[in-house]
This record gives sequence, structure tokens and C-alpha cells, in this order.
Amino acid sequence: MRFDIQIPPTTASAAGLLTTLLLLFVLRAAYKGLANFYTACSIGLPTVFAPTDQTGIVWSLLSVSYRSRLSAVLPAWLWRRVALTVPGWEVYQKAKPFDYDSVAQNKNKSFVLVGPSTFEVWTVDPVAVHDVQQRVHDFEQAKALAVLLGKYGPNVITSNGERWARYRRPVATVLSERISGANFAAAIRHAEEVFVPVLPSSKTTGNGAADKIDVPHLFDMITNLTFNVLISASIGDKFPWSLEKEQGRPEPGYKFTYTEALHLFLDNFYGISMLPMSVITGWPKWLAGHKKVSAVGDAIAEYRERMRSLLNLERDRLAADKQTPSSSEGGGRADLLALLVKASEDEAHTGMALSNDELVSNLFVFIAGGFKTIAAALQTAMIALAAYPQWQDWLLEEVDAIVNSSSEDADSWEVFPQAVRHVAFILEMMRLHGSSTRLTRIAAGPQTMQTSGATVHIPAKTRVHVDTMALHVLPCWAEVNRQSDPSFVSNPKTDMDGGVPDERSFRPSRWLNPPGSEKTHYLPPKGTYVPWGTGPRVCPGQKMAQVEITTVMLRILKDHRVEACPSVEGETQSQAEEKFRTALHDVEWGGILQVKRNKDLSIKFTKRK
Ligand code: HEM
Repeated sequence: MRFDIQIPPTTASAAGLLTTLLLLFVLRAAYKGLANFYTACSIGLPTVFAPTDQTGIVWSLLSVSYRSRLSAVLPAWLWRRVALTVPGWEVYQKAKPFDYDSVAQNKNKSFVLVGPSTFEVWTVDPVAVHDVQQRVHDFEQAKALAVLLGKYGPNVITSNGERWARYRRPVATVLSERISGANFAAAIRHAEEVFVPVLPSSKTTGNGAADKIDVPHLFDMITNLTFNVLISASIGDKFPWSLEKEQGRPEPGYKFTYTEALHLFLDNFYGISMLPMSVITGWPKWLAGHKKVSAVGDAIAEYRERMRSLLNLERDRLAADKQTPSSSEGGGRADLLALLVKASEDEAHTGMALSNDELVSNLFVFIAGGFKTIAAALQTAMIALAAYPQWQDWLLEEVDAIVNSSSEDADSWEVFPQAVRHVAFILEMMRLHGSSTRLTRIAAGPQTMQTSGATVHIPAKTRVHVDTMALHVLPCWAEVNRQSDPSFVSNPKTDMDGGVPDERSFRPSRWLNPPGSEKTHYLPPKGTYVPWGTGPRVCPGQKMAQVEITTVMLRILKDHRVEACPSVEGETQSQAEEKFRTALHDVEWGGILQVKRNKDLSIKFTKRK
């Protein structure tokens, strides 16, 4: 018996149309990929072809979730290419692509990554890093950043050209020494009043697990501390809204308090907050997530209103007393808001003063730029202290010297310059475990780029990425300042990084120049150290961040040791510490890099005296 299957003519033509469209799509992608490959080859840098596209939103979202599945099913030769199109690949692939055939053979520290819609240069060549990061008008900030950070309009992070220069001047002035002093005071006060008193501390070292604190809980405490310090530094402690101050309730007309609104906005930063306001406010009631989306939308709008009213208040204060300089010593206001309004008004005669909306947007990026990054650094610092007890002893010597020095109060801003080992510890931590993994710029037009081998020509709109993580472990970092090492570093029994090459091992003393040197801290060669970026767009909050991290560490170590807790029966102290060293590399990437919230790890704060 024979069956004749009749395909209706409409279905047949739809299938034909679909096949044709698919074929056209594949042909177009292949053509674009080949054209990109051809252009890349003419640049003179090694070229790596990847069949997928790093910039496509669907691929970006799916590939992150299915990274390990893809690496398991794809053949190695294909995966090593596809892996480079999964956002955050630099965290997982490390320096591997720079070791690939053509890249390695040419001894090149840069390569071009091409695909159907991808055309990017990746570099760890210090000459190229320095060149690209210096030329802010030739290599611009990516416009896509505005989606994340431009909710209140353009600001210093999202802008380029004249507008960027106009914002950068007052911002850099404000985040100077003065705010660092105010930030020190805020960090000490919050650490002293809120953080240290609730640490479950013990008088014994070692195994007593009753008073330990698990890592996720500690991370939450650090996040809260950072948030509160940033708010103090941004707007001062004096909320003008009496209900919020006295009862923690929002003023009439608002759904949220100032801090609730900011929290809601930032907690959804890589999610709902990224959507355009029109999508957030127009989210249909019948669609899942309406309540949450509308709450975030209200929080974003209310935060803007709060900032506007604070700015008006500050302008009134300034107008009322033109003579009162904002200074931390003189009892004047030294919060970011007051200082930024003042710095902007100082530009009034040049016509460059910022409008209220511009001030709101720039103040917001202080918080957005500083909050998660400082919290991540402080969390990493706690893990590193527990992981490296000898380095903690090295810091404790400094803490004791500061506390015992009769001249200064250990809680005074004046001690910061004495905390040179703490700063060295932070610099080393940011080298190996910093939160920024790439710096991205877009070529504003056809550009030349200096590399250590030659000058290369790259097309307009090329994305140039610095792979920060691979850059920070180049062999040039090895054997720096060996004379400054404490004795335990050269003792093979205590080689805590298990014989890994020096450039990859945690050795804070590399940052201390020998006594008598012109500068206390090592100044790395240009283009080799960029955890806070480099060039004219270097992070203006770098000093403020270092001050806060140092302050909190000093305050904790003044009375406590930070200890790794054995987590299973029979585990020795050194095995527990080894787990913490592993944890430093067990990270997650979501725009910035953070140590994972490992609930199996606990820390103990042992009273020193
Ligand atoms: C550990 C803490 C911090 C880290 C790791 C960090 C990292 C960075 C990096 C890597 C850049 C350069 C990005 C690029 O070149 O594309 C940057 C820029 C910036 N950061 Fe930070 N940052 C930190 C803290 C802060 C703080 C506390 C503030 C403000 C209060 C801040 C405000 C900014 C601003 C406004 C820019 C943009 C500068 C410009 O484009 O001219 N950052 N930060």
C-alpha cells in the first residue's frame, strides 16, 4: 500500500521561504565574517576567528548561562574560539588566547577577534594599553554604557569629548584629598559604631567555631557598611527629611525613604534598572513582575526627586553664606554633594557650571561607581587576610606601630600616610583580584595604534579591549622589590602560593620600595597596572576607595585577627587557609568580578588583647 502525503501548498511555500531566509542569513553572516577576517589580516596583528558574535544580546545572555555546557559539548578547537565571545571570557580563559598559535608565534600581546559582527582588538601590550587609554578623543567610551549608567542623563562616565571634559573637571576636584579625609572619618565612624561591635569575636584562636561568621553573612555586612559610608560621604549624615531621620519612614508623597529608593535601584542594577524608563513605567499590569518593575520605576523617579531637593537646599545654603568654605576641618560640609555644587558654581564665570540634572546624574555615578567596587574589594580583603596569615602578621606589625606611636590617634586621618603596608596589600590585591577585568574603548574614526612591535592601523568603530587580568600577571611583575620581602617569603616551608611563578603569587611587599627611595610605593611601568584604569579617564575615586578599604582594615585589625575557620571535622588550620586561597580564585562575573558567596566558608574574628 502506498501513502501519498499531501503537503498543502501554503505550508510548502512557507517552509521554502523559511529555508531561503535561513540560507540568506547564513550567507550574509559568512560574507560579513570573511570581510571582517580580510580586514583583520591587513592590520598586521594575529587574527582569531570566532563563528559567534559577542555583541548580540541573545547570544550574550544565553552563552553566559550555558558556558560550561558549551565547553563540554563543543570540540576543543571550536570551543577555544567560541569561548572568546562569551561575555567575561577573560575571567575563565585567563591568558590562554594570548598563547594561541599565531598570537604566541608572533610573540604578540595583541590579537584581533573577528566574527560575523565582531571586530575587536584585545591587548595586554603595555605600549598599546598606554597609547589607547591616553588618547581619550581618538578612543572613546562605549555609548552602550549609557544604558547602565545614564538613567539620569549624561555624566562623566557615559560622556565623551567636550562634555566629558566639562564634567571631569569638577568631579576630579571633588574626589580629591578633602573627600578622602571626610571618607576616612565616615568609614571609621561606621566601622566603629555599626560594623566592629556586631562581629562575633572570640578570645581564642583556632577551632572554636561557635563565634564564627559565614562568608555570605560577612559579605552582606560589608555591603551595608560600604553603602552607609558612601551615603555619608555623598550627602552627609544630616537628612533634611524629619520623618526619615526620626522614624525611618518616608515623608508624605513618597513611597520609599532615600536609602530604600537607592537600594532598590542599585539591587536591580543589572536587571530592571537597565530597561528604558518608558518600558518600566509602561509595564502592563497583567504581565509577570509588574509589582517589582513598578517599585523599581518609582524608586528611580523618587531618588531623582530627592537629589533635586537636596541640591536646591545646598544651593540655598551656598547663597546664604558665600563665605563658608566646605572643609572637613572647619566644620563646613565636605560631602560630595556640597563639594560638587561648590566646584560647579566656581565654574559659573566660565559658563561651564552644571545644571541640577547634570549634578544629579554625576552624583549618582559616584554611588554607582563606588558602591559595588569598594564592597567587592573589602570582601576580597577579608578573604585574603584569612588566606594569608603571615601577611596579616605583617600588617599587624604596622597597626601596632601606628597605635603605639604617641603622636597620632589611630582613628585620625593623619595616620593614613603611615599605613604603607596596608596600601601595598590593597595594590597587590587589586593586581591579582581586582573587580575590573577589561577596559573598553571604541575607535572614534580610523586610528593608528602604537604596539611594542609596530604602529598598526585599525578601522573606525573597532572595539579595543585591555585584558586587565592577563596584563596584571605579565612576567614583568616578577622579582620586583625583593629586598622589601619579610623573612617568611623566602622560607620554602611557608611558600603560601605553592611555588607558582612570582608574578602570579600574592606578595604585597613587591609594592614597597627599599627604605631611602624617593617614593614609598613602587610605580609600575606605564600601561602595566590598570585596576582603576589609566590615562585621563583614570578612576577619580581611586584614592577615596583606597582610604576606605585601609580605614576599615585598620579598624578591624586594631583589635582583631581575621582567621579562617576549619569547616569540616578534623580539618587543620592550614587546610582551612588553603581553602580561602582557593576561594580567592572562585569568582563570579556580572560586569564586575567578585569572590563567590561561599556559604561553606566561615571567618572568625579573634580578639587580640
Ligand atoms: C575599588 C574601587 C573602585 C574600582 C576598582 C574602580 C574602577 C574604575 C575603573 C577601572 C575605571 C575606568 C574605567 C574605564 O577606563 O573605562 C573607573 C572610572 C571611574 N570611577 Fe571608579 N573605581 C572604584 C571606586 C570609585 C569610587 C569610590 C568612585 C566615586 C566616588 C568612582 C568613580 C568613578 C568615575 C566617575 C569614573 C569615570 C571617570 C571618567 O570616565 O572620566 N570609582 N573606576
